[in-house]
Amino acid sequence: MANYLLAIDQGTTSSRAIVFDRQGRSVASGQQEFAQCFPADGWVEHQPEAIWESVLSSCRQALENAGLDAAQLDGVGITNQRETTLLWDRATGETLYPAIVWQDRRTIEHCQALKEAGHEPMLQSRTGLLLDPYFSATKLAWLLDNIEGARERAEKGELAFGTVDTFLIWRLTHGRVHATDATNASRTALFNIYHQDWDEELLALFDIPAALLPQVRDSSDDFGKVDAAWLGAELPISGVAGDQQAALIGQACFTPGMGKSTYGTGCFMIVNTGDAPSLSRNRLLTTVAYRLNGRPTYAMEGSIFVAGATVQWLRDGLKLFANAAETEALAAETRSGHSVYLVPAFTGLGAPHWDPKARGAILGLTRDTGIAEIVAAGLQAVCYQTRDLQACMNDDIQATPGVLRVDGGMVSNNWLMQFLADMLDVDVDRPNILETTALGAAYLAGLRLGWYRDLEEISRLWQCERRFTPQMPAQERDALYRGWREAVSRVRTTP
Ligand SMILES: Nc1ncnc2c1ncn2[C@@H]1O[C@H](COP(=O)(O)OP(=O)(O)O)[C@@H](O)[C@H]1O
Ligand SMILES: O=P(O)(O)OC[C@H](O)CO
Repeated sequence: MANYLLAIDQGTTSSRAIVFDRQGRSVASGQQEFAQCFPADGWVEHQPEAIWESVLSSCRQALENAGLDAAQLDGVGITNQRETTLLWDRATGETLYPAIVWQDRRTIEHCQALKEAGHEPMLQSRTGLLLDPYFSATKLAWLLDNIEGARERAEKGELAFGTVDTFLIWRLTHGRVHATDATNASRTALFNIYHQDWDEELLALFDIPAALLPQVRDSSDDFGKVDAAWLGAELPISGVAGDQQAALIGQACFTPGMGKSTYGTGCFMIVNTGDAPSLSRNRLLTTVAYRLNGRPTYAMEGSIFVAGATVQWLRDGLKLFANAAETEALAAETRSGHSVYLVPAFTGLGAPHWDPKARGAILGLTRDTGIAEIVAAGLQAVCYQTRDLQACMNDDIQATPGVLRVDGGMVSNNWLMQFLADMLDVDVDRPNILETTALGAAYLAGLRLGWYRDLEEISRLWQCERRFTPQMPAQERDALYRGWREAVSRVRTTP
């Protein structure tokens, strides 16, 4: 038995591949960015071939940097940007259209019409989700309605649908396996999270032929073998999960009430809720955290569409600084108690507002507002939004984490982490390994391959690098947060 696994992390802006050892240490990695396409207002697409090539080249890079041949690996785990929707020809493997990305808003009207027809409660009670363009169902319906002949060919069984995991599995196995895992399926709005199967009524609601759908497997399972043509040796694909669920696993949040928040381009807070799904009264999402040995574990999720993307906008749009890391020193320069709020509703507001038409704003400007205050407001917005989610989770499950585990590119910012601890009034733990998403995929593959006996063994590998403890007086915290809520109410288009 070898001592290494390859984890593929196919993200929204880049693909990464990391070689992990049995202790969950990253041995070497490869990464490749690819183009984002914005063909119309609110549309976001990826070229499927760009996704595929970036995955292959990052895997090859990782192996080369590790000085390993594929034959020296035990297997592969896959984690991926979720909801992003692809459609391809089963005979040729050619895609019929670019991937419609999770951020794409082209199906707002479709969602609105279904909402007005009263379908949201039924959808929520089966999928744990809401009627929003975010999820795959209306994206797939759009493809079937807008590509000539697609619906007819889909009905004849000639086409295959997949989220990015399924597309990669199909390609890596040369079309031998058409499968997804329960976490990815749970983001399509077509999957019944109680029955753990595709839901016929939902398929009828969105007019999706069942012949398109992949088989749903456990997150730690047999997903076929990577063909030797790709990496030089045949390798089993043994673990698959959507990237936010994979991060929950990489952060070893295995007991109810444990949670993590990932601060990358967007922010995703997920709390483990155990083996029974609880539905949110506050428009949060219920989702499959992982499914092992046929048994699903559920989670509650708050999704914020814009987190690090604000930092990118401040850097590239407003040109306030050259490097994201500079935001830490800039924010530290602000006078305390400044009252600038930046509401980053660039593409609408996600949880808990789900207001796709809201747009961003900077409020509370005074004559002495400078770059530092605007930058700080951009960082603080991420913390205020996390507090919005925390408040909803407290109400929904009375089990929000007493300690929040964090990861993602933004968490290297100490000022931000301190403000987060202050705003949430909980300890914020930053782990040693920040590549928790890829690590989660490696753990899932490792479980299947017998590297780990159980989740308990994996939890023992988690290590804290630094804990941020709340220091802000309660009165200051509450006053700041009141200001945020007021700012949000100014940009909302729905009550
Ligand atoms: N020191 C920092 N302070 C604040 N934001 C940062 C810092 N470093 C990186 N970022 C932001 O983090 C994001 C990158 O995080 P990453 O987890 O790589 O994102 P993704 O996986 O979504 O592409 C970018 O939006 C970047 O602007
Ligand atoms: O690729 P990321 O890290 O931006 O994650 C995207 C999420 O999976 C969308 O639901």
